[in-house]
Amino acid sequence: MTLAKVLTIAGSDSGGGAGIQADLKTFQELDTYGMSVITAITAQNTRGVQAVFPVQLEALRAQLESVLSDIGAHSVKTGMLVSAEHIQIIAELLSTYGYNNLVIDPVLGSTTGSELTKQEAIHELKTTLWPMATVVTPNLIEAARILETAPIETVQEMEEAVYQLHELGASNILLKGGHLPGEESIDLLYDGQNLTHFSQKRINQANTHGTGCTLASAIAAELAKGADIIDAVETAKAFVTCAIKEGFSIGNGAGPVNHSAYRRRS
Ligand SMILES: Nc1ncnc2c1ncn2[C@@H]1O[C@H](COP(=O)(O)OP(=O)(O)O)[C@@H](O)[C@H]1O
Ligand SMILES: Cc1ncc(COP(=O)(O)OP(=O)(O)O)c(N)n1
Repeated sequence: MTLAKVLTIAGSDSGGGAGIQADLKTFQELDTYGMSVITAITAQNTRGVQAVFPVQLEALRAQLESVLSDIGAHSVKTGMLVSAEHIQIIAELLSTYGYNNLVIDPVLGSTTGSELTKQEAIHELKTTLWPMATVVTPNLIEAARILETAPIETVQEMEEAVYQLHELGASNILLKGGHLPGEESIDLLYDGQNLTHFSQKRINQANTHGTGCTLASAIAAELAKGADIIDAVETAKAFVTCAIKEGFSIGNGAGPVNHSAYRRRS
């Protein structure tokens, strides 16, 4: 038996709820073979991010070369990218070795407010990596920062934002509405022609650490298995919805989503 290969390029979350750890759990749950290139080590728990240690550029390059020169990937997913220099190396090596599907979760900070990708790296992200993407999955805070606009506070403003984000060159934008108050959690997918609404009744859950990483990784896994973008997002939404429903409390702050919930769905 052979498995579709999926690579995450992201930061390590010592608490296990987000970053590399969430990505690999998601890949495994969706029957794909997960690989990881680590951009930074974070000391992190349910209360927040206590420290960030970016990996040296040489270490990033070596990891990428090892994986891409030998194993390759059906999908690549990126998360925390740290700096403009890290982004340049990732773009260079993906271009050199080639890639199939690229899912960019433009992680700029944690929900607890820590910076995970430097402000000055946003320009590099937008100009170098973004146009290479099959899909980019910003949340509302990331979208406003990338577009340098006021906070996005309505579904109509989400629609305007998704059109503008698409102009940066990715094939698809999935704008996530998890941070918009309301009965429904609404995400918008735009492919340059069609706008698709993914609406899910909001789950009353405090333990949602890792939702964004999990959603993007599930999309990458489904694309790697050959799904089209709409089907990949549909499955990823089902996966993250199950995971949020079974989010659980560990430690003293916001706990993680449960990556094994989808396999137990009825
Ligand atoms: N309380 C919730 N109930 C249902 N879906 C949610 C909830 N919170 C987030 N989501 C979904 O989880 C995914 C991640 O969204 P979001 O929280 O906006 O991103 P991030 O984790 O990057 O901040 C989206 O598909 C969003 O609709
Ligand atoms: C190492 C690392 N990467 C990404 C995140 C952000 O996780 P995400 O799932 O986007 O969102 P929150 O859990 O912060 O809501 C992180 N915290 N650490």
